[in-house]
Amino acid sequence: MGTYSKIKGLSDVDISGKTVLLRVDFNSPIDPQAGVILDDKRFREILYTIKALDKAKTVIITHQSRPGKKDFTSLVSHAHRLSELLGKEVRFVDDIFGTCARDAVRNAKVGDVIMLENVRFNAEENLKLSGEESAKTVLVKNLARMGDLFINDAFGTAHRSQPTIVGLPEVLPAIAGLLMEREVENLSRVFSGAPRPVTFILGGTKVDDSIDVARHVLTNGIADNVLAVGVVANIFLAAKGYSIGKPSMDLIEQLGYIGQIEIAKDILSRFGEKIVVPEHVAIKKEGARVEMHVRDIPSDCPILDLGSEGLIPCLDVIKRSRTVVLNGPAGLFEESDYSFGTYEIIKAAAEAEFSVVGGGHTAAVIEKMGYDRKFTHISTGGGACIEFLTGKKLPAIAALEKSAERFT
Ligand SMILES: Nc1ncnc2c1ncn2[C@@H]1O[C@H](COP(=O)(O)OP(=O)(O)O)[C@@H](O)[C@H]1O
Ligand SMILES: O=C(OP(=O)(O)O)[C@H](O)COP(=O)(O)O
Repeated sequence: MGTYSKIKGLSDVDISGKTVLLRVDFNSPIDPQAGVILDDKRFREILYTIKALDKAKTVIITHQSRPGKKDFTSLVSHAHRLSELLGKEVRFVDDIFGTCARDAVRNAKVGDVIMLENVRFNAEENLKLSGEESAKTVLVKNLARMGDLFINDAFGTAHRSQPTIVGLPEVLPAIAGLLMEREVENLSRVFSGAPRPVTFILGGTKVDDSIDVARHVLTNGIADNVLAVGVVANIFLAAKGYSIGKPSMDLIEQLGYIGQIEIAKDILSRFGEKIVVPEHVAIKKEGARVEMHVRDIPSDCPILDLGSEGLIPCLDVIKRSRTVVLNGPAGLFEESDYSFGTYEIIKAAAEAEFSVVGGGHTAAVIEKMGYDRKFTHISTGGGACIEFLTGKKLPAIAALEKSAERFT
């Protein structure tokens, strides 16, 4: 696995006849009342791994949402959806490591697929613990007894230092699944080996993460350009001294990102010529889309998209790039009046020789447009993808490396 060669994968082990604990991330948009999964991308992406385990007994460990949230549900519909996609039975067990779960695993035959209940129903899974601490949890000790091998294919959860992610590799031989390998390989290529020039397009609302990515990739020479769109652009416009209007400032305040304006000023002062911030924007005025230069916007109108002239410098930098990393939409695309920038940026980014996408909203728009096959890699990770791109070693990856050393 390139720079992560210390991690083992499916090609390094013989899984025949083994009971495999497979951690995946099936956390998905769901209608909790109707029990309907609204987007099954994370299921589709895991099918290769499950199919590759047909000579093993597969026990799936996964989660949906977190305690306190409306969509923190049982995984009955997740098992159904997986079963439909796999074209074979997936046995759902409404238990994590009690008698029911243990019996189901003990009675499983080679080729069987079992899905355990939402692992976050167990309070320990919601703790942030080190690998050593996790190994001592009742959860990890009991799960480990049920399997011979741990496979982590939960890239979307790779940034969480939680018991099943970092504890199971402490106590069982652990390898990466096929999705984890693909994510790490493609995202690592952004750091080394990506054809230059490299442009990061940072949009959406996760401003603190995006600013962190911008700082990392510019400071370390990973990106040649950063293009700011969405709410990230509004921060840079404010940092440039423009009055972006009260509604856009209020949103920044609500999201807790006022402090990011100063950080953006610092980044601009160091890398100004490498950062593209479109200044021609679309605002909502009396309920309608109106385009203008940011210096002219009325104080009571929100900036909700790129303006058509604002698209020109964006296309200019994207067309010059051989690698594009796209994370976050360029506007309030959910409203058709403000989807223009997001759609046009996606169309242009899809033309790059090497193109990587992160973020659930961005990936969903791309799928809706039917553009998913035009991109080199669409990550299943939101937070995990962003953290990877900030250059941090993800806890799941560190745990797999450690396990590979320990269980040679
Ligand atoms: N200028 C804007 N004003 C308000 N919301 C915006 C703006 N630009 C983008 N957004 C919103 O950003 C949201 C997605 O942001 P984010 O969660 O960061 O994306 P992703 O899931 O792709 O990482 C969308 O709901 C979109 O409407
Ligand atoms: O969907 C996830 O993260 P994401 O929304 O950042 O992609 C993962 O399942 C992690 O979930 P968490 O943010 O509740 O730990």
